[in-house]
Amino acid sequence: MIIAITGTPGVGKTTVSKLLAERLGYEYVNLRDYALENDIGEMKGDELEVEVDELAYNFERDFKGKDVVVDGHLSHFLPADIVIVLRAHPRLVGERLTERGYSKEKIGENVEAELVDVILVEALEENENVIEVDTTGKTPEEVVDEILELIEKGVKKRVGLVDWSEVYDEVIPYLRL
Ligand SMILES: Nc1ncnc2c1ncn2[C@@H]1O[C@H](COP(=O)(O)OP(=O)(O)OP(=O)(O)O)[C@@H](O)[C@H]1O
Repeated sequence: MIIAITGTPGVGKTTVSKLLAERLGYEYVNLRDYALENDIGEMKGDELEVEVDELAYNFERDFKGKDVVVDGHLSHFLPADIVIVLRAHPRLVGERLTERGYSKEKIGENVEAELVDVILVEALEENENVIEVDTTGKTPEEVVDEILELIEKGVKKRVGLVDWSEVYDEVIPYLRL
């Protein structure tokens, strides 16, 4: 089974994906590393720009039928059996990306994306099986337990959990207004 873990940068995809892969005994794939290793896309400054169709085509050829957890903010464009969209309070996204030394522009862009559900909406356009998981206030282990329980129960779709419009006031300092 191909499990795609997606979400805004800083929500915790890498941490959760590695742990989930370990718990399931699945291969872990970082999508950015996969693209770089396979010469897919082009570096523009610090950013890797990829053609999602090319990425999906190559990924399907290499991983179809395998058990893999694929981690990346473009993983919902892959032919996955299930897409897990991790969510986190936009303030946490802002704090984590500030700690990583991202520019104000990049932090604002990502906090805004989390606030208005950009990745969730994209994922729903791409795949029928989308599960949203709110990581706020949970440990990575708790998030993985929640994902495993949903998969074991055969849940294929669960969305509409978070509404960050309620916390808009708390993240104004991060926004590009
Ligand atoms: N419940 C949680 N789930 C995942 N990460 C968490 C959680 N709580 C705290 N964290 C912390 O948040 C940070 C998330 O970083 P991580 O690199 O996993 O995010 P990411 O979404 O993969 O980011 P990027 O897309 O930029 O690589 C880590 O320092 C992790 O320890």
